[in-house]
Amino acid sequence: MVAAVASSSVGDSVYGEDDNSNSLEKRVAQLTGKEDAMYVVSGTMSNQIAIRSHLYQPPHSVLCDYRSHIYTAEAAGLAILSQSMVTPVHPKNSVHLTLEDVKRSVILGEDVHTAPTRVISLENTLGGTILPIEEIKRISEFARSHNIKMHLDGARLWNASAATDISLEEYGKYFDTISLCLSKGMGAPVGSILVGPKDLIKKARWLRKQQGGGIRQAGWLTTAANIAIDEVWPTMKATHAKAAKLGSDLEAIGVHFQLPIQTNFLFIDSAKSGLDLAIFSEEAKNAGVKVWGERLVLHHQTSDLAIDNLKTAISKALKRSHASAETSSAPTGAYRTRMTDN
Ligand SMILES: Cc1ncc(COP(=O)(O)O)c(C=O)c1O
Ligand SMILES: C[C@H](O)[C@H](N)C(=O)O
Repeated sequence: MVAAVASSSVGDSVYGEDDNSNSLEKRVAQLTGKEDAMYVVSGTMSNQIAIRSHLYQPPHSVLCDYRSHIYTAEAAGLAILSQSMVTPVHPKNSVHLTLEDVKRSVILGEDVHTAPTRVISLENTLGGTILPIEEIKRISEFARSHNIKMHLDGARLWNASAATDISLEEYGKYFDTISLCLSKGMGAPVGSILVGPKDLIKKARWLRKQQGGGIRQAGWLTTAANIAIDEVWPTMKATHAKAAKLGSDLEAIGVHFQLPIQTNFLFIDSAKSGLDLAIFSEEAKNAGVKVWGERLVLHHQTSDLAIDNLKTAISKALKRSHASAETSSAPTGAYRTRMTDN
């Protein structure tokens, strides 16, 4: 990736003159079956511009899962940039939203007391769990029958596709816009890509420039992103298998999890496991493993040694936690490190 960057195109991508950037955008638009695409420096910018591009005159609202990144970790962007209310929905099954959850909370009609739902924003994967395509289809059909736009925060949609063998194009059928991260588990140093209809992406480019997101020589970044799609995406199945194996090994020593392990995330249930997170964090540090509260994330460069060190750290932490009186509460962190209410 680094070597390839050295021979990147150096056109001005604000004026659409950078070959590498244009080819990345064209490629991801084709992969998702959308008319156009726009490279942006972050998933937050991608989500916020997507939703702002869908919205016009307030009062309006966005319906999403209460754990969604757009609601919990984008610094109130929906309220500030889109003047939008949010309807955060708690899935009854504690894992993923269903059409019944949506119908329970969606705001329809023109009652002057309300902020009608104009966008339903889903997240796949969310906390590493996969949103079932059947549910996506049901929610999308409902949304479209009520002229509500569908956005997908697909920061980790690459993982969902790798785990289900469902193509990005198939997922794309049910959304008006999708934001996909090229950083994170895809391993590119920077960036995300927003896909959608031509006219919406044209508006999105305008908002990107307005927010100072226009990038001059973006070729270096988009070359790395293209390589991430070529070389890292195909490794995700192996990473998921490592996460599943780690999960069963940890269950064997008494660790419980908040959510099913379906891709590269493991969310420990520290209370149920009797794991003191302060002790765990200390043991993980001693073992040279980076963890964040109850959340464990694997990627294509997570070595077997790192996994062994993590298991040693958890085993030691469990023993010390069970021996000590109090267990500390889970750290709150910027993003929900607890994915369930209980
Ligand atoms: C689901 C999800 N969406 C969006 C984002 C935002 O991406 P970025 O950090 O690049 O702004 C993140 C985290 O980074 C995320 O986990
Ligand atoms: C929370 C932070 O923004 C990042 N999305 C993460 O999942 O770590």
